[in-house]
Amino acid sequence: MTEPRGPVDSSRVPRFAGPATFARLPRLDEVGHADVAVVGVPFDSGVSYRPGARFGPSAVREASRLLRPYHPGLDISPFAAQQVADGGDVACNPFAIGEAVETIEAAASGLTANGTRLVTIGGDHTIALPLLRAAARRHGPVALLHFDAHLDTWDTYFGAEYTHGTPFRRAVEEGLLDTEAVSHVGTRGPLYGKQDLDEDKRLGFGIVTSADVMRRGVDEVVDALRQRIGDRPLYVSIDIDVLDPAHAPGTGTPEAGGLTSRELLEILRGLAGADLIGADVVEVAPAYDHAEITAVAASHVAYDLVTLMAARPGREA
Ligand SMILES: N=C(N)NCCCC(=O)O
Ligand SMILES: [Zn+2]
Ligand SMILES: [Zn+2]
Repeated sequence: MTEPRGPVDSSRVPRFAGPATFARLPRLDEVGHADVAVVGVPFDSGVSYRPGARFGPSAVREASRLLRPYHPGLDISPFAAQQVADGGDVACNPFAIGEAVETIEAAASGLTANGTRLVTIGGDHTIALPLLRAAARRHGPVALLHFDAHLDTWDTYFGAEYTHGTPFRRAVEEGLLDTEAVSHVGTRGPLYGKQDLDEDKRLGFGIVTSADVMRRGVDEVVDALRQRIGDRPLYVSIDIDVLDPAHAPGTGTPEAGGLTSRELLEILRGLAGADLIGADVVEVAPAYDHAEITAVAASHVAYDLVTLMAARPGREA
């Protein structure tokens, strides 16, 4: 096997120079095959409040210029352990949500056909549904860890089935998830009614609220989550609004009382060894960001996801 091609050397070419691929990695078409591809989905036609997550992928790539190749927390050099590449953006129709959902599913299926694992940068949370469809087609029903202020298991908005508030209800209905192992982490904030929680529970979800993370602490939360996941194939979906607006102001539906970026990163690191088959980071809306706070957080979260994939190579690698 040839050595993986890593990022541009920032001691030779300043990190603020040149095109912003994720972490200054090569493009997928430059390396041919990747074990892990970071892919953008600039789609935000499913939002219920502030738009703008269509600019998330480019903002996260820009903010990722400062990432370095060694992860001390996990003692891994993720770009040396495996070939990681930037897979570019999925071009989807901003005027037709159903068509966009099909385009995203087809793109994800194509990109993963030879065993490549995806870390997808959104885009709004609508995109998790087609990504899960592609994942379940390869792996069967998957375990899900869903980091979010919101449940995203609502039924419809204005009669629409495909929105950023409904992907996980659709995913359960379609049999994409192993409902013995689906959890929300970081939920908080007002709901439409108590029935939101009842219906979510009926769908099979467990909940670790934002307040639970604060009260129980990261280690206990990680233990509980890992027990529920077991050795199932795991998909991790991270809505950046799981972070407190102080840590992620640049998002479409902010809720007070969220996780710190430190708590989120530590929970992710606690997942090392899990069979992570795919992941997304969604809902970064740069127009509401300040000083790249949100985009930097999202770039580090994506880096940790790539590193978790290096910590346990894919079954098909
Ligand atoms: N940010 C996501 N994914 N969903 C939020 C939906 C909340 C609402 O419109 O009531
Ligand atoms: Zn959310
Ligand atoms: Zn969400």
